[in-house]
Amino acid sequence: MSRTVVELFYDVVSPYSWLGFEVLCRYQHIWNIDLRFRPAFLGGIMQATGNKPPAMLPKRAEYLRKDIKRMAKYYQVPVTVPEDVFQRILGKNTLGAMRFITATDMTQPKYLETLSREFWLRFWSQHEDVSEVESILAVAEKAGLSSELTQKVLEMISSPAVKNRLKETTEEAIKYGAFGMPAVVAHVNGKPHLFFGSDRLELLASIIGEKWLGPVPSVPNPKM
Ligand SMILES: N[C@@H](CCC(=O)N[C@@H](CS)C(=O)NCC(=O)O)C(=O)O
Repeated sequence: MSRTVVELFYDVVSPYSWLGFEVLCRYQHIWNIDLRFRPAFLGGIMQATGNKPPAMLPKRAEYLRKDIKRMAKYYQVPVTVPEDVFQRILGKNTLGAMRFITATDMTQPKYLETLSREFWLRFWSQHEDVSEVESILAVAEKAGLSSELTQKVLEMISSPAVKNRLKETTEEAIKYGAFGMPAVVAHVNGKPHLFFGSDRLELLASIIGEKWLGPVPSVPNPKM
């Protein structure tokens, strides 16, 4: 049976995208899916759809802090939430990081998974900057990119090819109906199905005819 294509549109500014990313990374070895990472720009999606970061509503910000903390524990992803988290995020821009990830995808896609995870670890676990060049270099090194590759990718990030690719991916997510992230698109019988949120993967499983084994599935033992 051919594998179901599942696209994950994400931005490393989004903690919920990290949760969804890790769960799908686990399931890509269990479900009959072809998981495709689609680095995109959340700021562009917000702007195009007229949406706003949910934490701009103070009561929701208060809730989100607790929600992310509980989800991190339940999903076993080391997202941690500092007190000033949303002021910090609202003033930060991940465009450079997302261009770096995009350029890596265009050059050496095998690093995409590790590189994205390292950006999230730095931003959402260690609460360190990801917008300065030195920060991006530190992340690239952690992800195992050679200094030659890092240099090459850095030189690419201001090129029209990379800017356009990130823009096109963002537009594609919007075309599927995305208004936030993570945006997960499953292609079933030639039809795209959009899911919003790391908390909709159980529903995704049901639509693609796979079994949901919770956010931390153990790989089934083939001998049993
Ligand atoms: N319930 C969702 C929440 C996802 C979420 O709030 N994502 C943020 C970015 S981190 C977003 O894009 N929100 C847009 C919105 O809520 O309209 C989940 O568990 O993943």
